[in-house]
Formats: sequence, structure tokens, C-alpha cells
Amino acid sequence: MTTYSELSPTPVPHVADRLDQATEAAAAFLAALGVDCDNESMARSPRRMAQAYAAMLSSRPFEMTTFDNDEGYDELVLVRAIPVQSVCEHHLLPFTGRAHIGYLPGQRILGLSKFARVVQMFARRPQVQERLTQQVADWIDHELTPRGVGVVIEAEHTCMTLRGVRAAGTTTRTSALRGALRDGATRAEFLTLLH
Ligand SMILES: Nc1nc2c(ncn2[C@@H]2O[C@H](COP(=O)(O)OP(=O)(O)OP(=O)(O)O)[C@@H](O)[C@H]2O)c(=O)[nH]1
Ligand SMILES: [Zn+2]
Repeated sequence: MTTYSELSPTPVPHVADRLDQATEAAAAFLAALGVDCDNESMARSPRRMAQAYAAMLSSRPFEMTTFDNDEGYDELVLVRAIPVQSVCEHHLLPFTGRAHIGYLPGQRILGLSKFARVVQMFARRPQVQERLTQQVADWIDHELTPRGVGVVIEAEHTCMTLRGVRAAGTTTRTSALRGALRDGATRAEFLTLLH
């Protein structure tokens, strides 16, 4: 089994095991900002905040399931609209969107749910969208050795839409193409099928 800790320089391990400490820190953080939690409806808010960040930052390893490509399927497999929920590493604010992953199978095919799992594994840590996109592509390339793989992510960064420049509605698209998907016709087929 491949564990996420072997795959990224920036995982956040065991966040869920440190909820009490995180709750205290959240209470102190809110107090420092002048947010009064000393009332019935907000008394548990530091805990909720700690739990929310723990959920957004807790990456889980998972068991890879691959199958022999018995039938010799050699066309593009495209898994579209995988939800992306991550946290930008600069402001620790969420960015959310969709990932589309295509690959050209070699000897093995990957269980379809694993495409969403690999996105989650790399998304639930402080990230930049470019790195997330590349990590997903490189992981599939490394673990499955397909003939080619492509990952496109389109996401909205709340640090850009809700604060700072407040450019509401802006989305960012990133892509990482490996192997045969870098080549003209296959690349064009992949990018066209996304629409
Ligand atoms: N390339 C890239 N930039 C990101 C991503 N997420 C957030 N950012 C940007 O990271 C930058 C951080 O820049 P700073 O200038 O240090 O932060 P800031 O002063 O809060 O900047 P503003 O957001 O412009 O107010 C901002 O421009 C963000 O929009 C990402 O996934 N990829
Ligand atoms: Zn940010």
C-alpha cells in the first residue's frame, strides 16, 4: 500500500488526533480577533472550527485497486467532474472545484473510485493548485504506468474571491499531461472531450 506520507513534502498527519489542542488555539485566535464566543450559540465554535480544519487537512492513505487490462482496452478513459476541496497554503482558505482525469491504459486499469481518492489524498493538505494537479498526474503515472495521463483542475480560490482582490466568479484552470497525452492528437482528444 502506498501511503500519502511517502508522496508529498507537505502532508499534515494526525490532525484529527490533536483536536483539543487545536480547539484551544482556535479559541485564542478568535479571542485575539475580538470575536466573543462566550455565548450559547458560539460556545462550541472553536471546537467546530478545529474540526472543520481537521477535516479539510486530514489526508487519508488508501489501498490501490488495479485490474489486469484483459481486454486490451486502449482508448482514453475519462473520469470527469471529481470534486476538489482543498486549502490554499497562503491564506489557509478553501479552494473548491472539479478535476477531470484521463488516461490511456497500459497493462493495468485502475478502479474508478480511486481517481476521486487520489484527488482527495493530495487535496487535503495546504496546497497550491499547480502542485495538486501535478501530484495527481505523477501519482497515477508512477502507480499505474499508463501510456499517458492527463489531469485538468478548475477551481475557485476563496482567498481571491471573498477577500483581498475580491474577484468574485474567477476560476483557475491548471493541467498536467504525461506520456502519450502530451502528443498532438491524443492531447487534443483529451482536451476536447472535457467540454
Ligand atoms: N499560483 C497560485 N497562487 C495562489 C494559489 N492560491 C492562492 N494563490 C495566491 O497566492 C498569493 C499570495 O500572495 P501574497 O501577496 O503574499 O498574499 P496577499 O498579500 O494576501 O495577496 P492578495 O491575495 O493579493 O491580497 C496570492 O496572489 C493568491 O492569490 C494557487 O493555488 N496557485
Ligand atoms: Zn490563498
